[in-house]
Amino acid sequence: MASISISASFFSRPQAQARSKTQKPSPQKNPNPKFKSKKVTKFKSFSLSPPPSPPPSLGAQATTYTRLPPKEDFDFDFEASSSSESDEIKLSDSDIAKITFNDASSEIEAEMLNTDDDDEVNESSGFEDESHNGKIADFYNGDESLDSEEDNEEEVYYYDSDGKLVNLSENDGDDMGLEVKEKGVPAVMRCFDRAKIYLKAGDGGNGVVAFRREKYVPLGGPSGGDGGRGGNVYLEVDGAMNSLLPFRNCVHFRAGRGAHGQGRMMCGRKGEDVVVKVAPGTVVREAGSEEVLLELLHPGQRALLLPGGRGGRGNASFKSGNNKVPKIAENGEEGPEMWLELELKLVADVGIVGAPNAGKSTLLSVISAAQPAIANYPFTTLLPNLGVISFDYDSSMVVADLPGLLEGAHTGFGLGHEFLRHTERCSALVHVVDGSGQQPELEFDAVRLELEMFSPELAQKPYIVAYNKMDLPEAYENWQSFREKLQGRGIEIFCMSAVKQEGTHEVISAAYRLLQKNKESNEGFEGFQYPVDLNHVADMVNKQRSSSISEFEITHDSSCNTWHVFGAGLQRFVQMTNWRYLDSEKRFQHVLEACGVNRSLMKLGVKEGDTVIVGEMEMVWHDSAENSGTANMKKRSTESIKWPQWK
Ligand SMILES: Nc1nc2c(ncn2[C@@H]2O[C@H](COP(=O)(O)OP(=O)(O)OP(=O)(O)O)[C@@H](O)[C@H]2O)c(=O)[nH]1
Ligand SMILES: [Mg+2]
Repeated sequence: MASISISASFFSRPQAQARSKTQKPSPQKNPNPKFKSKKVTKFKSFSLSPPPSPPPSLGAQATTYTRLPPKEDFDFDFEASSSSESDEIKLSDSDIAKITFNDASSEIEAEMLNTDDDDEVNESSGFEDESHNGKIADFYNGDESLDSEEDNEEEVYYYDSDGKLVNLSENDGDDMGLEVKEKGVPAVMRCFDRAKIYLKAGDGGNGVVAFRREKYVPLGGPSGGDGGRGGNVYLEVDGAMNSLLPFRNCVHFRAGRGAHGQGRMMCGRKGEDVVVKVAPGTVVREAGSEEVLLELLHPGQRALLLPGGRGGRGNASFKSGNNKVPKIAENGEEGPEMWLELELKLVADVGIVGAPNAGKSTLLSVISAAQPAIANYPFTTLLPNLGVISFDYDSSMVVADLPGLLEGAHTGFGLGHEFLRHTERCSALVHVVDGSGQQPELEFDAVRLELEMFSPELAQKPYIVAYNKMDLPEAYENWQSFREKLQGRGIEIFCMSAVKQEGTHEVISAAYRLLQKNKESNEGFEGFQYPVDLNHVADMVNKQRSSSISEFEITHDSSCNTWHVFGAGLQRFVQMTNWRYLDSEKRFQHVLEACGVNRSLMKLGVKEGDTVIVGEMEMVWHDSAENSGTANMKKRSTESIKWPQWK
């Protein structure tokens, strides 16, 4: 049995290598899509070989980009790995896996050693791993259930016939050996701003048939109570939420059903309501539809989405002058259900965009009370941060710090669409450029290009450029030429040092002016008005419920002599009819006669023995009352009874 141990290097490009050495090892920053969250946790907890010593000197502390980081940086270089003579491939400085192959039996065993001593790894790698205490470490260690199913899959690697390292768990037998599928960033780096949820309002409780039996009360009469109403489903804006992350684990929401009625005229209890909390700025659509149902912007807003089903009536409700002993009760009405697609769009006036590590979060932190994570590595910001800037008591604006842009973001690579959407709502943009980069102009153009390719509308938003890191000599030197070039293109440009808080006020004042100008020019413009009435979905459901039973359509299937009667009102009527009671059938016949179904069927040529389907009820047509079988579509001896109105 041959067994080899391997380790692999995440970064194959020189730029990436440099970055990996100068920066803290952070599992969530691991850009290799192969190593998903759970695995990384395992990898990092053991070490088979000592980590490489840090590089002698890499100059400036900050890692800067002269252009957008190419997506290859975030791919595993399998060619390089496989061509290596060595049995060992480094996973990263501190993340090493030992994989054992059993050649003889073709069994592949991936041995993920797990030492509990994280500190030992961190010490040996020569880094202080603060990220363990941070937000992202929580994603990894604190709540593993956050990972999607696919993320929880065991990752197994093997060498294919060409000597390439292939992730077995990503290949289902057939395409084994094909190139490993490109994926975006690991699950932890995705924004949780889209969710699909299922909602169901509670069914109504059933009514009951009961009669009052009491000493000294002869002929007490019907006393069956009505069923309780089903619980409603509400959507409510929770100001404390800033993502749709909770919906990752909880997708189904069902309101309680109403309790059944009881004797002594006791009505059933109402079903429990369900309030689904969403983040401010959530746009609600019905699944599969483009039409916006609701836009929930402000904390505290509450929309009644699905009203609970009506409780069925008990026999006390059917008492009338000519039917004093009704032996009939209704079923509770079924609560409506719906799949919804939620999309979170931040409600920000100004968006801060730019390449990773440009200083966007630093800018937000110095101009507002927001405290976004700031660190000297790309993709510190994974979820957009919001900050409120107050100029004086009556003027303020909301600024969003957005995650850094990657090359290919417009095609959805990296965080791509996940966050570019957030900029759609902004009225103006502040484009932060890292002045200490080698070619700030190229970086600027690349980010603009990504924005344009993602959405031309977005690119047309008014923007200003903030040339950052002026405290660094290289930025200071490049400033003049950069300014001239951009001014030559008619772009408004400012320089600042976000860290030293110099020039930031000018930047933000200019953004505010831009915002005001934009607002003025948009005054009078009436764009799409989202429905103000937040309960309009519930109103729609109620309207459908109250549709008349006389509105129906009849289709005929001659191959099997079947007639289908379609109509929302009739369908609801059938669903609420409790067929256990004989009177229910009589009432049903009466309703079919009264609403004209029988007449229409006869007109269309229904014949003895034909099948008639109304809602979920299937019946056989009999031409005369004498021939009546299980169901007769014609009136029988029920003329004398006056049924209470259907509602
Ligand atoms: N010298 C200097 N460093 C700065 C300045 N502004 C930001 N930095 C540093 O640049 C690094 C990145 O800053 P962030 O604010 O996290 O950058 P970001 O654009 O939000 O990065 P991502 O969220 O990863 O896209 C940090 O180490 C900051 O301290 C500045 O004006 N001067
Ligand atoms: Mg940031």
